[in-house]
Amino acid sequence: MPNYIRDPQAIYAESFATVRREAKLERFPEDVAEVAVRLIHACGMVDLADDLAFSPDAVAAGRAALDVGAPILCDCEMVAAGIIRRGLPERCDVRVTLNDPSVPGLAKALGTTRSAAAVSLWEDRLEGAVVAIGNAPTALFHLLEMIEAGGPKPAAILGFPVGFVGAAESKAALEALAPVPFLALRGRRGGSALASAAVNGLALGLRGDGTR
Ligand SMILES: C/C1=C2N=C(/C=C3N=C(/C(C)=C4\N[C@@](C)([C@@H]5N=C1[C@](C)(CCC(=O)O)[C@H]5CC(=O)O)[C@@](C)(CC(=O)O)[C@@H]4CCC(=O)O)[C@@](C)(CC(=O)O)[C@@H]\3CCC(=O)O)C(C)(C)[C@@H]/2CCC(=O)O
Repeated sequence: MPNYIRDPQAIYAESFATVRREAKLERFPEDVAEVAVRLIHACGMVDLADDLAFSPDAVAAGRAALDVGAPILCDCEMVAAGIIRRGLPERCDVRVTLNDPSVPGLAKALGTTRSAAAVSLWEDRLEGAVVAIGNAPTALFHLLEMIEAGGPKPAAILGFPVGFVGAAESKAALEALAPVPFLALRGRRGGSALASAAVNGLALGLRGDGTR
């Protein structure tokens, strides 16, 4: 067996240092660079930095929201599962409405996916929240529609839908409309692990897994 690193903090440190060495991070403000490092760390693709769209105040806005205990609204359970809870301020609630019993009926009535219908249930918690979308393009499209229609506005949107149908388009719409501070990965790439990593980047910066 090769000799391998066993200390978790040393693994994080080595990994983050490698990303810093290999990725092109110069165009980012330092706080956005921290989140970019965590995103690359989560997927192993240093060229992800080239496709990261952001508003300069996205990380500051997301962190300020978490500091006052804003809820984190996720499009699916996989995103919520990847969030390091011990890294969050105590009052931050991580919420997924996808499996609410009303969602299948609502999706049928609205003629859309369950993911998009689930976003309709965010209405009363959306103002000032942090939104993390890692799977469903239709969830991001529907969120933008709700905001455009004059609905409540989250503090920040972390846009990482993945795939071949609507992913690139939904993130392009987020970037074009920019109704609130946002981070988004242009193109087809994305995924739940990246959305979780973005939240962890807001909450922890580069403090590993939050254990002290
Ligand atoms: C069209 C959908 C896509 N799903 C993708 C990738 C993955 N999805 C997984 C799982 C387990 C779930 N996906 C659903 C959200 C489900 N996926 C869809 C929908 C049909 C529509 C979403 C959309 O287009 O906006 C969606 C169902 C819906 O009605 O909204 C999920 C709810 C399905 C289910 O439970 O039956 C479920 C969410 C589970 C959770 O709560 O966490 C995968 C794990 C599937 C797999 O690979 O086996 C995977 C995870 C990817 C990730 O990193 O998140 C795509 C690629 C996003 C695809 C949309 C685009 C495309 O090109 O087809």
